[in-house]
Amino acid sequence: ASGSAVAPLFLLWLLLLHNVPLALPASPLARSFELDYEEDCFRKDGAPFRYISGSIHYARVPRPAWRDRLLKMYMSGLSAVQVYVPWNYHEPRPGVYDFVGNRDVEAFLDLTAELGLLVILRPGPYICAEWEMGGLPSWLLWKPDIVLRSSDPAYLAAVDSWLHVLLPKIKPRLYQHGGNIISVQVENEYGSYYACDYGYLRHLLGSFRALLGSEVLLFTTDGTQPEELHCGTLQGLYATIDFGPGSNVTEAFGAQRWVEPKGPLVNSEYYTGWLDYWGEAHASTSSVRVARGLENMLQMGASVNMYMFHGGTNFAYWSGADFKDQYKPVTTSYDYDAPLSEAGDPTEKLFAIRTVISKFQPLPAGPMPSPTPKYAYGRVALQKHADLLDALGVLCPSGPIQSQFPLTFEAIKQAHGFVVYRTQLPRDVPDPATLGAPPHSICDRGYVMLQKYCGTLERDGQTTLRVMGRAGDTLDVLLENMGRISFGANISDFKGLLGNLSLDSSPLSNWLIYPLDIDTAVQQGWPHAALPKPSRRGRAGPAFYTGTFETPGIAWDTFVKFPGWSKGQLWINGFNLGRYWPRRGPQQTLFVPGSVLHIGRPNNVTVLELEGAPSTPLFSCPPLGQGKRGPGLNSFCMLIPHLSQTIPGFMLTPPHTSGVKAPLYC
Ligand SMILES: CCCCNC(=S)N1C[C@H](O)[C@@H](O)[C@@H](O)[C@H]1CO
Repeated sequence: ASGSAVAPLFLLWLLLLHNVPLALPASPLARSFELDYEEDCFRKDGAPFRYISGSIHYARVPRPAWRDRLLKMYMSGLSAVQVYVPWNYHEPRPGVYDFVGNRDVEAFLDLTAELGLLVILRPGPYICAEWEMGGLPSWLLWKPDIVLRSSDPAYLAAVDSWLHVLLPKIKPRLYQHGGNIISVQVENEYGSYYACDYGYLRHLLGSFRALLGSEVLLFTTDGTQPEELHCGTLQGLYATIDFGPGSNVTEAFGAQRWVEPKGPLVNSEYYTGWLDYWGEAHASTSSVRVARGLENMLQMGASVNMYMFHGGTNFAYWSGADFKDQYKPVTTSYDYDAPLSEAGDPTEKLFAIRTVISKFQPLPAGPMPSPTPKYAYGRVALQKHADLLDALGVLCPSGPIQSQFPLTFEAIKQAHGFVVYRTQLPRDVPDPATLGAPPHSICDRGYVMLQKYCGTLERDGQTTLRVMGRAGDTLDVLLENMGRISFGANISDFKGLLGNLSLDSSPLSNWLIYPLDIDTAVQQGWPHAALPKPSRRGRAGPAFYTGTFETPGIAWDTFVKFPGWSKGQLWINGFNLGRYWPRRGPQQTLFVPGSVLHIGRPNNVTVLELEGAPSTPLFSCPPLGQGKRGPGLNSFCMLIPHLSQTIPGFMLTPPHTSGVKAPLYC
């Protein structure tokens, strides 16, 4: 029987005769991931399956660090990762798409597959995640009356256009097609949104089925309140829930059973920590509580995704906001008190979770990768380069827009960052007069200059200033967008001067409006490549500072501290590291991934300080502790040391200029 077709069959017969298990790889044709309503479980290739998953957002981690973070998640014992796709990260203008570099979602997904992780994908189109506008592109608001997250035809047209670009990238990576994506979420906590529009959910279900096929498991996620499950669930989408360690697990899953009497128990977002807002204490959740709740759920046989397992950073302008009685912008750090710190370092919370997981399934062999090395590059001296108002030619090359009254960011098609609104005083103001804005019309912060920096108008905060001047004096307001609301009914969060500024109740008119493109200028080498402009405004008010530093042959991660600085934006080598606001806190440092640093050539530091650079260092982080996170205002200083050594990062030191008193009025 040698050399004939009989031999393989003979061999197979022999193996089966001796009960040798045949672990034949399931061909893409036979691969399946489905719900079992009899046994109340998932089935993967026909076998009962429960996932233990963690959330990571590729948009919050530089691509060079993706492998490090995913490997640490795999070594923690996770079988899957949960991934949002932020629509606005990939479609910056209608019909303009960006999937390269840090935005290469396919490369990220392929890396998860390479590392043996399954994926639970959440492509939205709305995601929340405390991400700018919950992931929706702000250009949707170019149609001011659009009804987001609804059957509004204008909204659905943009959604379908986006899904027709994204989902074909996903389909070949579905588990049933040989990939590692086991399930796909439709929308996000739709039951928490006022619209409660089943037609919208049905439209999305139809689009997802048309573009992904009939096999993929589609699901929804909602809170456990009846009204949330009432409006967020739909026949044809498996309903899952989200809750944190403070909830009663039995009661919470009882809520899921209200909608899904049969099928697997699933907590799609088990909160390992929480987000931070500027001006509020750093949120933290005890490892013991997180581990205990996880163990309870795993003992019930539930599938669990931990939100977040690695939070990362809201680089550039990507942080979102919340609205609870007032506007609450989210910090640049999305550390989330997560098992992997913002810098990607394993914490004691990770090891506590890993211990729980080991009770239910074997951990991968081998050690947990160590924290990434960090380096203190020392103090960086900065020189004032120019007042922002003296750089409008570079920052707004197309020139200003003329308008009788102020226009919103959306009306002039500015998505993020900053816009200057300029007018002239219509009359002499020999005695202090009130410059004021209608309630909620400053979106979000207005830095007022009248010859010099007068002060800051703030959304849901200070909306008046006392000013003096002469007719014809130039009045400038630099408007900063601090991030669009990402959750709830107020996500149509228009930015800019939404109402008229008035002088003693007389509206100011005849405005020049300058949309600023600072990032393009900085990425093209400004201001380092330009000669400094002598300042006429001292050290208060919006101005650019520059400095350089060398790395000692390595480019390790670090953190930047801002001793005495107020609020602003930081770029290194053209990479926008995000907003700093040590004066408000709780975050006191900015994470700097080593991948943005140069070796063997100067690293260019560019700072836009909005309110006032220090004349001398007014602040320095307390001595860094070892391995613990400290609650309270300075906790972000304490985030650094999940390491054995104390690595404080480098300091930004100001030029030494004479101090000036802030004026009582301009
Ligand atoms: C202040 C957040 C209110 C709503 N968001 C909630 S509950 N969450 C659920 C939401 O699905 C997720 O994207 C995150 O936004 C998470 C909070 O981190």
